[in-house]
Amino acid sequence: MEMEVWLEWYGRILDDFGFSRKADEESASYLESFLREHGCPGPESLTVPSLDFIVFGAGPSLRKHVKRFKEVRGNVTIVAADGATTALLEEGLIPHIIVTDLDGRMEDIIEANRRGASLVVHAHGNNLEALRKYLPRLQNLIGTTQSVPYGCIYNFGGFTDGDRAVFLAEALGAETVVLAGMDFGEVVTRYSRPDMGSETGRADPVKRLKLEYAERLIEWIERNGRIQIEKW
Ligand SMILES: Nc1ncnc2c1ncn2[C@@H]1O[C@H](COP(=O)(O)OP(=O)(O)OP(=O)(O)O)[C@@H](O)[C@H]1O
Ligand SMILES: Nc1nc2c(c(=O)[nH]1)N=C(CO)CN2
Ligand SMILES: [Mg+2]
Repeated sequence: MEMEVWLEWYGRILDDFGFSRKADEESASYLESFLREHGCPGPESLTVPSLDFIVFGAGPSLRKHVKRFKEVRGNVTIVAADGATTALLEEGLIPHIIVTDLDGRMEDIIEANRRGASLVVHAHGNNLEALRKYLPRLQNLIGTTQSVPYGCIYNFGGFTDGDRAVFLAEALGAETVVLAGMDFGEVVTRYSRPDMGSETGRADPVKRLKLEYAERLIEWIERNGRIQIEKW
């Protein structure tokens, strides 16, 4: 997605959610400085074994789709959106790439990272504390911002971890992208809300709006992007 087009979406997101651009940029600056001190890694450092991708989101169909994937497999680049990492680990799979703003089940994300998954860590106004806490425990990562990219942080387009994973796939040259566990709608799972206590629950109004944006951004890339999207 061209930066001017993304920045129009971003302006609407700031208005709709009441997020602070300044806070987003402070967080991005923290991540940028960290990465600058650690070799300024770019997208070429990510593991991409195939131009056929699968993106796992944390919706209610996630477990079923992880099991379905295990039956077909093949040579595919596996991308987990944040909390979806846990469901892959539960089935003995390590994603090649995890797209995260560091609010999934962090012990699982750290474990997958230790076992070879590369991370695409997103900075925004509500995760500066998580960046401070977890960056020292992570390796093999690149950084993203939802504001204007510069220096060692990138912006491939997209908002939530799931739709950003699809924009990342396009930027990495993907030809096909399967969407798994990407239900959107009004139901969240324990993968998305690690502290929820039950398997599923109703999304709160903010989460519902995030999922609406995620769905609309994926519709946008289906219409305007190069990748072929298959929805499971
Ligand atoms: N029903 C759903 N519930 C949760 N996530 C979903 C759902 N459908 C699709 N997804 C995708 O799965 C991704 C991973 O979920 P997760 O809740 O861990 O992400 P998130 O972007 O950090 O959201 P939040 O900001 O609410 O924590 C989401 O970003 C979203 O794009
Ligand atoms: N400022 C801010 N930005 C975000 C947030 C969030 O909660 N606050 N959540 C996101 C993932 O869904 C993506 N971007
Ligand atoms: Mg997240």
